[in-house]
Formats: sequence, C-alpha cells, structure tokens
Amino acid sequence: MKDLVIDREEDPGNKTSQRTDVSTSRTILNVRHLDIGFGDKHVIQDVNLAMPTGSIVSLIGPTGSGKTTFLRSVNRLNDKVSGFWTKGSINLLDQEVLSKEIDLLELRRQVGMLFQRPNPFPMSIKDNVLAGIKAHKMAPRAAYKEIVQDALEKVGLWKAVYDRLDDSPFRLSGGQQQLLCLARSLAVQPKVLLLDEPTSALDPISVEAVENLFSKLVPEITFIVVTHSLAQAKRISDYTMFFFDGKLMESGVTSEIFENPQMPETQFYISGRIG
Ligand SMILES: Nc1ncnc2c1ncn2[C@@H]1O[C@H](COP(=O)(O)OP(=O)(O)OP(=O)(O)O)[C@@H](O)[C@H]1O
Repeated sequence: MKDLVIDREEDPGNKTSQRTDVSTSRTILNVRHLDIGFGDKHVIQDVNLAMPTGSIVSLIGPTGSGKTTFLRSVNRLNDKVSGFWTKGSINLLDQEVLSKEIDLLELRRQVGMLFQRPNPFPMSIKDNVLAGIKAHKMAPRAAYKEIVQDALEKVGLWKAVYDRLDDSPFRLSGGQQQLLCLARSLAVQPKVLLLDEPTSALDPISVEAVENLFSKLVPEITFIVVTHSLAQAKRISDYTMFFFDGKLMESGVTSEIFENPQMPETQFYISGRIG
C-alpha cells in the first residue's frame, strides 16, 4: 500500500503517524506546529495536519484529548475563553486563521459550526434560517422566501415545517432542531462545517438523516466531525484523525486507521481499551 506520510520528516522519533494523502488533492486546512493552552494547561501540542478539500474528516480520541479545543480553534471560538493562548499556524482557504487581522465574521460564514445539542435561536423557524443571511447582508429581502425554502429542502425539513415557518423552533423534535441548525449554517454557503458530536443527542433515524445529508453535501462542503462513535467515524468519514493527550497521534484514510493502525494508542482505542 502507498505510504501517505506527510509529516514524518518533522517527527524523527516517529512517535506519531500521519498518513493523510495531500499530494493528490487540494488542501483546505493546513495546520503547522499548533499549540493551544488555557493558562498553565497545555492542551494541544505541536499538531501538524492537512485536510483535503471536499472530504469528511473524523476526529476521534479519548475524552480530554483535545478534539473540541482543536475544532473550536479553526473558527476562533476559543478566543474569549479565559487564559486561552495559541501558537503556530492554521491556514484555512489560504488565509491565516490565527492572524489578528482576520475578519472573524467572514471566517465564521465560511466555517460554520454545529454543536452536540441543537441550538436554534429564540426566533421563528424562518428567521433562524435567515439569521446569517441578515447578519452578513447576503441577499435582498425579496430573496428571503426562496432562501428559506431552499435551505429547508436541502436538509429535508421543508415538508415538515412549510406551514409553520413563523412558529417557534422549540416545538420541533430534537432531530428536526438539529436539521434546522444545519439549514441555518448552509444558508450562508459555508466551505467548511465543524461538527462537535452533532448526532450524539439524536435518535437513530435522525442520525441517519443527518449523516446522509453530510454525504450529499460533500464535496461542496468539507466536514470536520468530532465523534465518540467509532462506528460513525467508519461509516461517514474519508479520513480519520486520532487525538491522544493533546497530540495528533495518527491520521490517515479511515479504512487504514481502523484496519491497520500503526500506533499502540490507536490500536488500544479502536479496540475499546481506552476511552
Ligand atoms: N476553558 C478551559 N480551561 C481550562 N482547561 C480547559 C478548557 N477547555 C478545555 N480544557 C481542557 O482541555 C483538555 C481538552 O479538552 P477538550 O474538550 O478539547 O477534549 P475532547 O477531546 O474534546 O474531550 P471530550 O471527548 O470529552 O469532549 C481537557 O483536559 C480539558 O479539561
């Protein structure tokens, strides 16, 4: 099998293994020597990775290994957390995310985020979908109706809500609320969606609906998904990155990570012995 090493030259001790193939595909996210901490706590250590455009990438690893901290750094959601500091580089869509000059509003339009628990805004279903469009002044009022329908159709929610667009979203089921949040993210045409355990609060049917949607939206959107479900990582992702104790321990094509893990920590984790 072709060796897909991108980083071993930077890790002569070979304590980690990165096999994500970036030689044949365009990279959307390039992270170099990333360190993150909160005060004295060093949470992410020297992470180097590259993610190919138009793929689904799962971030897996034991609790506390730094997956969420890493994910939130990609659209600068940690900025306001007390004691937060960072070093290194996160290059996304050819811009330096960690630069002081970056336009955070625009960054967050390009890089949407979906959380574990659906978080509809306290406004109507319709206004939820339009929230980003209005904030970014992306379309004239005359286009709103079409945008709402389009986004809700994309996530398969239109038929369920077309006659109650002015109602509160909080009467929708949990799965429907998550789909609504996805529709809100999609309306502003993001290039990347960051997903932090997006289906862990959903029933199996909703999980399937959301996962199917990810597959449909790729390759226009690149998905970076933190998941505790190894079955989900296997099912949906092209690439898998294994975090352990703040380090990116191993990464590569999903089938290779699961079938032929190189690092003992990865072997332990995927066989259910750490976690
Ligand atoms: N605001 C904070 N202040 C101090 N430490 C923090 C803060 N946020 C996270 N941490 C610490 O950073 C480490 C990584 O946490 P993080 O939530 O990124 O891990 P995770 O892999 O996503 O875990 P889980 O799978 O449980 O969600 C943990 O030790 C956590 O306690």
